[in-house]
Amino acid sequence: MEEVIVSIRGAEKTYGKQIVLKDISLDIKRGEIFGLLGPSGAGKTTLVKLLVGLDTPTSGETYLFGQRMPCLKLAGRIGYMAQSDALYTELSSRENLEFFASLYGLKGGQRRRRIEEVAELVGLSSSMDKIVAQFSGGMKRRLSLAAALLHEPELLILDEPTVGIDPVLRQQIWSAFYQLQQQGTSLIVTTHVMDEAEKCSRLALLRDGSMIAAGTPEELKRETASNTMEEAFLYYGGARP
Ligand SMILES: Nc1ncnc2c1ncn2[C@@H]1O[C@H](COP(=O)(O)OP(=O)(O)OP(=O)(O)O)[C@@H](O)[C@H]1O
Repeated sequence: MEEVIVSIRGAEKTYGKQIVLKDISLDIKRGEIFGLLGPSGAGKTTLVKLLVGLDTPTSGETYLFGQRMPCLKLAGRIGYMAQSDALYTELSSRENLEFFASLYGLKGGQRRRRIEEVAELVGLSSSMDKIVAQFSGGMKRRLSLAAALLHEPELLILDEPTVGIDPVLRQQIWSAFYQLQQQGTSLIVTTHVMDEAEKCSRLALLRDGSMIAAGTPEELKRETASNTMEEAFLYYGGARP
């Protein structure tokens, strides 16, 4: 049986009077690229923060690797990339990666090897000595991704990893995701782009804090007799993302 590594049970989140997540229940299995698809404000970031342990649900529970979140000791098994880049722009990309590698406790040859490997994976090997302030938005996103990969996490949680990235680079980043998946990494990716949703193993559609549907892209299209994910999303009552 496939191993469930993420389990969300009746999670609700409210900020003041606003209900931001409503009764979300979801299982994610090892080796999946799981997509969270929904328009701006649907609650994707909030859900991701609960999963990473950066926030707690108002009610309900989230479990990672069978442990109830938040759980500090799981941090080393997760790679998290937030929606906005947290990089030192006055430093080079190599210096940034060295800094994050030191936070993860990587040392000496292992640190150097991992920095080279992640730079290669995101296609930044030739820009390692460039100052990040001179990077394009896409390069910064890729450097953030590289930083999240340094400690070889089992689960990568990526909040809008390809926002502001042109289609060619987006392809490159998705190749990196597939490569990671083949190496046994599980991924959770938020997006509001339909063509990315098509690339996920399974996905959940979110709207106004509710999960309106979940399944493989094929299942969601078949159930709604749609040709495209966009049609399927509209069928389930999602606003056009
Ligand atoms: N700390 C907070 N305090 C109050 N309201 C919040 C807070 N964080 C999020 N919200 C609200 O929760 C709702 C969902 O926000 P969230 O960032 O999860 O959406 P999202 O689907 O990730 O959107 P986007 O694609 O624009 O990032 C929004 O209405 C937002 O204003």
